[in-house]
This record gives sequence, structure tokens and C-alpha cells, in this order.
Amino acid sequence: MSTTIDAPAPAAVTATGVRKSYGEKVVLDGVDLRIPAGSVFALLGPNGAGKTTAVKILSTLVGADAGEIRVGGHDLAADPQAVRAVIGVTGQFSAVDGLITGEENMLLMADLHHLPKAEGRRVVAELLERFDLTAAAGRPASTYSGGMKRRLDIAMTLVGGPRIIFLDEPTTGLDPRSRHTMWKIIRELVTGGVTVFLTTQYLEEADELADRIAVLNDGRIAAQGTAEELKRLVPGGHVRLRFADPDAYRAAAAALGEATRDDEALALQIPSDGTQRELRSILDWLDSTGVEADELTVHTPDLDDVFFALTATTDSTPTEENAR
Ligand SMILES: Nc1ncnc2c1ncn2[C@@H]1O[C@H](COP(=O)(O)OP(=O)(O)OP(=O)(O)O)[C@@H](O)[C@H]1O
Repeated sequence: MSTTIDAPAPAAVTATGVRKSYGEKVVLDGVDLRIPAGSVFALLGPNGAGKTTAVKILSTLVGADAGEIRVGGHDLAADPQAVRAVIGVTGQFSAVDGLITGEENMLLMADLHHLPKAEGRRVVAELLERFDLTAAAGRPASTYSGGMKRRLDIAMTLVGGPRIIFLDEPTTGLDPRSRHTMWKIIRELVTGGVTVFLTTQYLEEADELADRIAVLNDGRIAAQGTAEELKRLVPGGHVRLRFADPDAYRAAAAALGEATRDDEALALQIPSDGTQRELRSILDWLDSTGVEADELTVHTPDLDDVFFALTATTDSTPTEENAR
């Protein structure tokens, strides 16, 4: 084993101890990330958590104050040009020029990547087709819908054949159909071997797409893992019993002393992991105590629960945070 040369890591992106401040404001306070090649990684966080800043740093647009970053096997600080050659970025700010046609936007990208004319035309035609933009290719991009512009933006990013793509909030503002189209596009990219780093405020989107998710809060990664791993971090699974009759509710609440009461909704919550075995034992228990609910629902923790649990301290304890 060599002690001087790093073994080629099977990671598309690694970041260690990344810090960034704007003046007094600490935006990233020691961020560590590792993203395996060919996977989808979602960075989740509330507004202002530092997601866009992280994308800008990892894509060489903004310098970090400290930390080590490798993207596509290249040291970002030592060789930003090499990093730029293997990545594509689409942000909340679109690169699309509305005054020229979709095809012209694409050909411009081909020129920027110094593709020979014929090769550029071939790649552009192929991408327009793939992103269902061939029919609209001759129209000024300003006439495109939000979803079409977003597709054009990604198609433009792909002209250079990037191996790693950063998508900053790729579906914000899109209607459900366009959002699903975007998800399909992202899945296809990954099938083609591309690594996708996306930021999102939609927990559903991270759950749907990402192999791994990191929750950014107060400039730090509050938790990182698969959606299932993150869901296991928080309690919150329960069976909820709702009653129409206040007397039945009160009787049940008395019989089920350990249940959490919601007097307004006439509902009781019993902690449960949602497994068949536990449900059966709860139902047996209800039968034996003579409780008959009008409605029974099973609630398993979702990413919302995780998100709220991990980002809950943001507003509540600023003085304590500052004091440390
Ligand atoms: N160029 C800058 N100068 C000063 N402060 C900045 C700059 N860029 C970002 N910030 C601050 O850094 C913090 C994080 O911003 P960032 O845009 O990275 O957050 P975000 O998680 O992407 O938020 P959102 O979900 O709202 O897009 C914010 O408080 C923002 O005001």
C-alpha cells in the first residue's frame, strides 16, 4: 500500500471541514460530505441554511474559507479548471437567454465547449430530442413555459458531457406534471452514470430521488443517510384513534392511560412502529378494553418529521447557540 498517493476514491464529491462566512455571518460551519459516483445526493435545509452557498463552493463559483474538497477526483483548490471540466451546474438563476431560440442557446453552449460544428449540431439535436424540445427548438426561449425552460437549462448543461451535475432547486415553481418529468430526467441521468447533487426544499423530492440525503441546519450537517436511515432517527410512529362521540373519547382516554390525548380532535395517539405484529396487539388491546374508535390511522415517521426534528432549534435558541 502506498503512503504517498491517494487511492482513487469511489466518490464523485468529498468535502471535509468546509467553512464559509460572509462578514460576521457564518454560513457553513464545518461541512463534511461524501457522494458516491453514480448516485443522487440531496442537500435539504430550510431557507438560508446555506444550500446554494454549498453548491457554489463545490462548483467553483465561490471560494471556501477552509476545508478540503475533491470533485471528480480533482482537488478543487489546486485545480478548479479540471473540476469545471467534469461538472455541470444549473441554478435558480437560469443560463437560458430568452431572446434567442432554444436551439441557438444550445449551439452557443456547444461553441463554449469548443465542440466542432458538426459534432455540436449532432449533440444539440440529440439533446433537444431527448428533452422533448425539438418542436419548440426554433422558438425564442422567452416563449417557453417554466418546465420547458428548466428542461432547456439542463439540456444546455449536458452539452459539455458532465459526469457530475449540480441542480440547485431543480423543481421549485414547477407544476406537478413538470416536476415528475424533471424527476424522470434526473433518474435517466443517473442511469447513464452521472452523479447528481441536488438541493431541494421538498422532502418528497429527496425521498423520491435521493440515494443519500443530508440535512443542513445552521451551517452544519445535522444528519446524513438514506431516507430510511433518517426516518429511523426520529420517533413519531403512532396509531391514531378518532372518536365522533365525546363520551366514547373520554372513556377510551381513561382506559388507554398511556395514549397522548388530543381533546380538540377527540383523538388518541398510541406510539407504534406500524408493524403488523404491533397493530395486531393494539387491536387486541382495544377489543379487550372495549374501546371502539370511529377511525383508526397508522402514521409512520416521514421526512417531514425528520426535517422538523432536526431543524427545530433554528429560531428557538439563538442565544444558547451564540454563547458556545
Ligand atoms: N454573497 C453573499 N453575501 C452576504 N451574505 C450572503 C451571500 N450569499 C449568501 N449569503 C447569506 O448566507 C446565508 C445562506 O444563503 P444560501 O443562499 O446559501 O441559503 P439557502 O439554503 O440556499 O437558502 P434558500 O433555500 O433560501 O435558497 C443566508 O443568510 C444569506 O443571506
